[in-house]
Amino acid sequence: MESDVGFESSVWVCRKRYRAVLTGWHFKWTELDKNNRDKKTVLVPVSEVIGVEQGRLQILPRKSVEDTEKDFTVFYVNRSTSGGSLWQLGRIQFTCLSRTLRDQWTEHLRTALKTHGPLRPHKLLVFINPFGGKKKGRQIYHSVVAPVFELAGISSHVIVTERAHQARDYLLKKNLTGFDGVVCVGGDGMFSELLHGLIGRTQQEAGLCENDPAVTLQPCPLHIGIIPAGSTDCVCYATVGVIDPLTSALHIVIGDSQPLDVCSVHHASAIVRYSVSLLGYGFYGDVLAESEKHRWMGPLRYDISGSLVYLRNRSYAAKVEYLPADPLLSSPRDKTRCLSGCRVCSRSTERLFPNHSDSSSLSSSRFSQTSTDSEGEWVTVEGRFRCVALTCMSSSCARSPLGLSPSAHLADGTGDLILVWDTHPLGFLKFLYRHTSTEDQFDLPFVEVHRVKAVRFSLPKVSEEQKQEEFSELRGADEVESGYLDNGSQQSLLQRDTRHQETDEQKTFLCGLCCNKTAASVWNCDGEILSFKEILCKVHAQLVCLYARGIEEAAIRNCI
Ligand SMILES: CCCCCCCCCCCCC/C=C/[C@@H](O)[C@H](COP(=O)(O)O)NC(=O)CCCCCCCCCCCCCCC
Ligand SMILES: Nc1ncnc2c1ncn2[C@@H]1O[C@H](COP(=O)(O)OP(=O)(O)O)[C@@H](O)[C@H]1O
Ligand SMILES: [Ca+2]
Repeated sequence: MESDVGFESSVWVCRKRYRAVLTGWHFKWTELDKNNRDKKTVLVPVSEVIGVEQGRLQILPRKSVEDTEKDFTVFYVNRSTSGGSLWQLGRIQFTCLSRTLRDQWTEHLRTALKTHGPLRPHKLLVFINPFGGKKKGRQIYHSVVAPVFELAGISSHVIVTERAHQARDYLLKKNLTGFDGVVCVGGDGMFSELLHGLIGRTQQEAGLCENDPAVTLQPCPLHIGIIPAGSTDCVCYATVGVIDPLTSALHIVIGDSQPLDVCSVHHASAIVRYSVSLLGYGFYGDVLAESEKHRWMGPLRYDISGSLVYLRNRSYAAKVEYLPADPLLSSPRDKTRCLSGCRVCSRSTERLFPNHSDSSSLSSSRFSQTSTDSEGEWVTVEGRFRCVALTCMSSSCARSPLGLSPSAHLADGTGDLILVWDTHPLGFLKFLYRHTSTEDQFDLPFVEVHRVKAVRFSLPKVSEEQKQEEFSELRGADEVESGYLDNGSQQSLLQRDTRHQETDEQKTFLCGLCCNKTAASVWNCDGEILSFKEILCKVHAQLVCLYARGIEEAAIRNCI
């Protein structure tokens, strides 16, 4: 029956009678008892309906089709009964009284999907890294993701990468007309390729210079989807709340939208890289450098390398300057969490982009960031650190379910700077261990955390006498490690070359490899080693947008 508000009729599911109702925003079906009284109702927002097909259809784990006359099948997002952020593909098969009624139902539902899913992608560019994580990228895509995309009517152009940086280069150079978004099947490294390709392409087209940290960069018009198939999968975990290819595919299909802050990393007036999850020096840099030697181990390489590096018990001298964010807006120790619909992020959107009406979408309209923020005062700290880390978001992952900075925000235009001063080995172990539980890793006397807009990092100057003294010590010692020496130069990100830079900095670094007092570490930038130590980092608010919605606090059940 058609009504002012929608469409409804009696339908049958497994010979039981139901009343199905489609209103403006919801599709619901209620089981009726013999006396026509309502029993259980299942309510699904139209925005979470994945597809509607005539007949009886199943797509997962295998496709089967039965072309019956009076039936139609509806697929929808079904939140897992075990709670959390895990989504499943719900499926319900209805039988109508007539074929005409069945046709009306499919037509009405499909029209509703078009009306309530303006951000649903129609055409996607998909990059699969066949070597990421446990090397299951291809299989995950074809068995889980492709059937869901097909059901939702999404056409996808799939590229299985043959080399590192292929996806980045494609996005920088090739024609992207017609694509609504780009998807990677892989880990954080693969996501980083899309990030660099899309940011670079967008700035090129806008005529903006990426090298200048003061430039307000243009947000990317294409959304990024991540199908997790890597080792850490931190960006996926922190924006979706779970590492599950089907959940991520469903977020992509319904066109969810989650803006993300991005940090640009500069050295000597040139852009070096962008980072979203972990820009870490000291422990995190050493773990990455060590883990590169054990790539064959897969995801386990980080745990083995973490233990080895922990046992080396190193600390590093550094000077860190930071530009604090407004402490009245939020704090990294306020015990809040950035969840779906986060108020801190929404308020930041209103403050940073006052002319923008729809905070959920970057792609629907290009808008510019206001730079009314006064710069504020830089703060300087200097000393020896176990590690220095900057993250634009919580960076939660399976290893650390609340993340590096549990109260960090995905889209507030700030990052959290974590300074772990030199301490005894057990103290540092306590700090690391607290990442695995709900205990506060910042509640330790040798740990500081600051919410910041920018960070400058430099190595304290080492005097000639000090170097000489340490080289003399070296001749007697046998402590040289060569693992860090093959870092390529990253003068310009877009024209990457692999020459070594012969600078004072490198001499200090070479000296640092040998001697404990002046030892230098390396920067881990989202899983990539940087060739430079002295860097300037600036957080750019909401530079990219993911097909995600942030972590849902509690599972919102469909049943009422
Ligand atoms: C004692 C247990 C200690 C657990 C410490 C957990 C700290 C976890 C912080 C995780 C932050 C993750 C940020 C994400 C970074 C990724 O972008 C990036 C690239 O990922 P991809 O390879 O998937 O592309 N991943 C990484 O750089 C990996 C970082 C690994 C962090 C350190 C892990 C340490 C684990 C073990 C320490 C053991 C000490 C034991 C002493 C006896
Ligand atoms: N075909 C390929 N061969 C080799 N390396 C690749 C290929 N495709 C992508 N890469 C690179 O592999 C790195 C790791 O990939 P990623 O998918 O993040 O897996 P993991 O999480 O296991 O590190 C990325 O930095 C990416 O540039
Ligand atoms: Ca942030």
